[in-house]
Amino acid sequence: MSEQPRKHTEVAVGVLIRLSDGALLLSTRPEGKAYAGFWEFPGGKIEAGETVEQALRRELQEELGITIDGAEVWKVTEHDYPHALVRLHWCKVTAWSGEFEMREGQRMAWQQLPLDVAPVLPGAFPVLQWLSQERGLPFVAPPVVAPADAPAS
Ligand SMILES: Nc1nc2c([nH]c(=O)n2[C@@H]2O[C@H](COP(=O)(O)OP(=O)(O)OP(=O)(O)O)[C@@H](O)[C@H]2O)c(=O)[nH]1
Repeated sequence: MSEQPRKHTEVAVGVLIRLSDGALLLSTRPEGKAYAGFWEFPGGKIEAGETVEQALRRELQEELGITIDGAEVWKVTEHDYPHALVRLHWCKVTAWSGEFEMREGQRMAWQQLPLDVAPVLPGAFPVLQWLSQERGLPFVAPPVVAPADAPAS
């Protein structure tokens, strides 16, 4: 019998850009999730009936305690992980309100390119490449790390 095609998990992801210096916000994946401890752009799964913008606003409120003003999809990418086939809807976000609060025990870091945090979720590599291109910087691919090799925090 042939295998059923895998269903995509739709994900809204925010590339938060600090206007004063262009820094990008990365945060770590909380314990208990696949790739715990890996650095990622904040976001999460889109729930039934939500737009990308609604999902991103909800996720960033839940995870970071901030409220974004708006979000438009900039790029859409896919990544096939052992745990899920994800479709990532990337939004650049430059305006938000509220104070950052790591509500899931994550760490956060404002980063310039190339990043100096590691390991990074492989699903984020294409976006790091586009962001580097936009800034006229050479793309330095982060090292590929298996989840089991990741630090615990
Ligand atoms: N937020 C985020 N997710 C990413 C990035 N790159 C990437 O491949 N993903 C993948 O997108 C999926 C996001 O799902 P998630 O588990 O973080 O979402 P969630 O917070 O809604 O999870 P939950 O419903 O299990 O609590 C994961 O499979 C993750 O590996 C990224 O840069 N940011």
